[in-house]
Amino acid sequence: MSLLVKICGLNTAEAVDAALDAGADLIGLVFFPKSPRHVDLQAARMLAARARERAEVVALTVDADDATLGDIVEAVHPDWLQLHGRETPDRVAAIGAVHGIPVMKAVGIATAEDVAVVHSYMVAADRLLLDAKPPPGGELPGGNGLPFDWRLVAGLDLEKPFMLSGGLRPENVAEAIRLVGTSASFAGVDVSSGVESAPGQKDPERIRAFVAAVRAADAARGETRKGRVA
Ligand SMILES: O=C(O)c1ccccc1NCC(=O)[C@H](O)[C@H](O)COP(=O)(O)O
Repeated sequence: MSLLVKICGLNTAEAVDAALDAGADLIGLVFFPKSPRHVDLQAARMLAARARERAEVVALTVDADDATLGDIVEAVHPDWLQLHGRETPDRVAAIGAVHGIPVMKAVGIATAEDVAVVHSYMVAADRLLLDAKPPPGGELPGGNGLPFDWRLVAGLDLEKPFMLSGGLRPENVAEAIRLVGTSASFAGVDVSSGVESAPGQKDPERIRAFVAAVRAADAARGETRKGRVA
């Protein structure tokens, strides 16, 4: 299975088109008013319609209540809900049950203890997003352009698929993929700041370069996997 590429924080039609044309598998829409990538329901509906049939649409929220999630689901019809706050495993399970949409839970990783936390979401979440933790006092729970030590999740094999995120860029994503490795549950990579020219402004050239770098690194990873089987 090829690694998936998610381009997150798309807020214009041009940015969505750039991600789709580059071959992104998922696009992320951020519903968090403090973010430079925040989209309102009207803009999100338009952007999601543009992506439909070409990529999966991920609606990202932070500790949203059911009414807010319901409004997003009704207006945008996302394929995924990404939960990027302090949602507990019970809350993640309840959101999945109430809204009937697969849920991707983001978990911030800075230490081996954080990797242990990931296991507590294995029943409730459909997919995990392993991201860097925000800087102390930071306003945004994600989208900070900061990597974590990828060696903490090298070779990680989970019962649910996981995506890698945090500070990825066209220049470093191949190294991240090489380090995290060939585990079957490593499903893809996610990027936001690393394909921007300024906070909230996606750069089509960097989006293309990112997707191309992932595809090349994934092909090399496929060769490594074959070599291990042979
Ligand atoms: O991107 C945001 O502004 C954002 C705001 C609030 C919560 C999460 C947010 N982004 C989460 C993402 O999915 C990012 O793609 C992920 O954290 C990686 O970001 P980056 O390190 O900037 O590539």
